[in-house]
Amino acid sequence: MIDAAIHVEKLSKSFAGQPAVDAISFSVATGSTTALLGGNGAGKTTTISMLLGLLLPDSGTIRVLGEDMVKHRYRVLPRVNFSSPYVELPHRLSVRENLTVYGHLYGVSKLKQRIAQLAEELELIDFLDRASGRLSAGQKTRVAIAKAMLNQPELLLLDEPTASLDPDTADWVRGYFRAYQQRSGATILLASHNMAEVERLCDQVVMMKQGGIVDAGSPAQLRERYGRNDLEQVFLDIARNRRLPHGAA
Ligand SMILES: Nc1ncnc2c1ncn2[C@@H]1O[C@H](COP(=O)(O)OP(=O)(O)OP(=O)(O)O)[C@@H](O)[C@H]1O
Repeated sequence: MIDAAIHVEKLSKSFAGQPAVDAISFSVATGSTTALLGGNGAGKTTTISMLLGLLLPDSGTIRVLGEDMVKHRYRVLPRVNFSSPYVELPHRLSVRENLTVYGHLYGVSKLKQRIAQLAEELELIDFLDRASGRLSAGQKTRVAIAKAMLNQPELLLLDEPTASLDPDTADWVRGYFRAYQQRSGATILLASHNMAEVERLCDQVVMMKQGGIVDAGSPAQLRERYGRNDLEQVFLDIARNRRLPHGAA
């Protein structure tokens, strides 16, 4: 795929001889939203870490936004960002201080205005000057999203973007990502265990199991292939080897 935002071929990574990601190949079209799905230990975080250049692959190629990630990581990183509720921001710094530090790291121009804009968009104004360690889980998630949006990324990698959010806030955050994508043309790759969220947000789903890709397609294609009404059932079928996709050997 020539205009893919992400193109991965035969990508592998082992830890102590145990394959965590095993020769996977996939592409993510520019401007699309793709979900990486799979049970615990399937290899999603390892894949995302390699896409971000945090882990070096043992073999295979990764092109991100047209660049070879292993050779030209520093050309790519200013155009990418990442959010995970599992990565904590420094606790003692206030929200504003954290966003300022990251903004400087990313080389964001007119940083004060950008922080004010994100504080307004993500409803952070009431706790901008509070220590980041004193926020609720949901507030931390919104701050992590603000951090990820500072450089207006062309590619956004999201690990469990709505974990710990109440249903109303989670819905609002999904709408926020959708609106950002529509106005910027950004590409989103997310790992999620929330199948309703994936159905709502994603054009493509890549199903991982034990380090490999076991199936891929749009949510509608996967539902049809497995004869199911929702993606949760498809996920369970794959996880439990309950049935092969229609037409598979
Ligand atoms: N730093 C590491 N050292 C050793 N093994 C690792 C390391 N990171 C991941 N693994 C192993 O690699 C495999 C894939 O892990 P990974 O974190 O990529 O899975 P995941 O799909 O993100 O799972 P989860 O949904 O639980 O977050 C697992 O067996 C895990 O134990």
